[in-house]
Amino acid sequence: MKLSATRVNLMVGTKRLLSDVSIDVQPGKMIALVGPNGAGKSTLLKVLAGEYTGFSGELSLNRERYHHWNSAQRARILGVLPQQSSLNFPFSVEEVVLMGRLPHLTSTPHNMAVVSDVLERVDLTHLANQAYPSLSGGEKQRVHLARVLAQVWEDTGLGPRYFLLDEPTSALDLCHQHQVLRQVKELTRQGVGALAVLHDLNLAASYADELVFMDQASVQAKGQPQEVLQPALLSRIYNTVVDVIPHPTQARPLVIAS
Ligand SMILES: Nc1ncnc2c1ncn2[C@@H]1O[C@H](COP(=O)(O)OP(=O)(O)OP(=O)(O)O)[C@@H](O)[C@H]1O
Repeated sequence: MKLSATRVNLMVGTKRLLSDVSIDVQPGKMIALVGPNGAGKSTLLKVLAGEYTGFSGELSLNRERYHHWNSAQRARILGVLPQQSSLNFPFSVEEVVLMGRLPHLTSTPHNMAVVSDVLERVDLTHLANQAYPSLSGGEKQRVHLARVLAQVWEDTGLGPRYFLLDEPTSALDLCHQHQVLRQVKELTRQGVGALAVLHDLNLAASYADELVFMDQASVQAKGQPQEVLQPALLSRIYNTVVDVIPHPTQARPLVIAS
């Protein structure tokens, strides 16, 4: 069981967006998808989310061809947080998160209990009744993450569940970056598979089981953080001098760019 893309190639017009890209998102594992701006990370995430047609290669979800699943079934096992979510209507925080429950035919009391649970996990309980448009940028980002958590909160009998998160921590302060990734990690311990696009390599090294490096539309390296976070690779990919030293207190590398 896994969510996987195999040898995916995607052209838009004359531009190659993905070149022979393969990735496996395994239940119980967290992958950080990293690499410079324009590398193709969001494009790969959109392919895995079913947003693109017209690519070559294979997509599969829990041992079935991806298109075996209808969109209602897929929505119960695959939660997607895009890089940007626009919403201007004055729904309350609670109502926005409740939208994550739409694919489920479960009772209102159960759905409200899930909403309450996820709001607590992203530290938004105190804002549950506030109008979404009046929130700060980081609060809005946490609302959308809570909505996606609510969407794939429980096992629905369709096999392992997956998260695809595009830069889930980009607007978050230091404390909430860690809080949010701890929640994602906690769900992977319960068997969910997660793929998160991250720019902060140290956050990625702290939480991810595997790093997948993309550059110029293709996968350049993949493996455990200590395997792939090598100064030569990073300096080449990011075109800047990068050092990697042992972290002073944790068993992981520390990346320092200059
Ligand atoms: N629909 C499209 N038509 C043409 N070019 C596109 C299209 N979508 C993406 N691109 C281009 O493909 C490249 C990869 O874009 P993508 O959004 O996947 O990058 P990314 O790795 O997520 O970057 P970032 O870290 O900046 O978010 C970029 O150069 C982008 O301009």
